[in-house]
Amino acid sequence: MSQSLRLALLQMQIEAGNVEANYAKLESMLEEAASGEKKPDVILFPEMWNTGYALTEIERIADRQGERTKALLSAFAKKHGVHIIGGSVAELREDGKVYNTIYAFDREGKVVSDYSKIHLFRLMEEEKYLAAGDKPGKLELEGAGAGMMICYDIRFPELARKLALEGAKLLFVPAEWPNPRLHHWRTLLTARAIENQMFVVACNRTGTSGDTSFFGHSLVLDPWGETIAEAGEEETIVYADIDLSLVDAVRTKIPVFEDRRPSVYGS
Ligand SMILES: O=C(O)CCC(=O)C(=O)O
Repeated sequence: MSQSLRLALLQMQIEAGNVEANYAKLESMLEEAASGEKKPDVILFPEMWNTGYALTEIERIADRQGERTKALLSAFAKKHGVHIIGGSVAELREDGKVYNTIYAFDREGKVVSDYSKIHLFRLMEEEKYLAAGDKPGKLELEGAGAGMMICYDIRFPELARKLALEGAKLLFVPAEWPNPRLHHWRTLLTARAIENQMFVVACNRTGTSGDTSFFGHSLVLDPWGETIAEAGEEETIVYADIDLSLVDAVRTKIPVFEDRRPSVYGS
């Protein structure tokens, strides 16, 4: 039985530190995605879309308890009857720390899951300004298991494997993945799709921030690792139709999960 979903990935430019511009940009791209002819079932956007990597001022500009983000995205999801994997936002919690957090909403606008980035990227000094999450990101989407990881997390295959073992058939990945590592981006995402035999839906930002430029190339991969959709470098909305029943077909044809030998190499 087919289980079709139409995805929309908002590959947006983000202005570091300009929170108002980023909310305005997101709202206009959301409206465009939901009001066009290709009505999506799920919308995903990039990592830290509310603030960008304005890390030195992150405590001041992060969303307090995610209130503004949750109000906006919940109302939007409900109005348009669409699932939202809310990219990620800089979120200031009551413990005074800033987390890099995804909120996921169902078609009624309810927050059904959240995930805070586990692996902080030291090359961009994230560990100096952000606190790390400590639980994997999981949700149910139209009856299917799904996982969430953020950007640098995709370098850790054990996390994607854990999500797959716990039922994920698709993996959502918001990112701010910069030049020059397009080869790593494509290769790591493709490996996560092939080894776990699941869909990988990855939304990167585009544009520049100081000296850093971002290449976009948001990507939707099927459980064979084949590309269903891939953006260029421009700001755009990427649409992709997927059929989740392909996951079971691939796992039956090459039964990787039955052939695993965790007694030899651990989980
Ligand atoms: O791992 C990489 O090369 C990029 C990761 C990154 O930019 C991030 O996690 O923000």
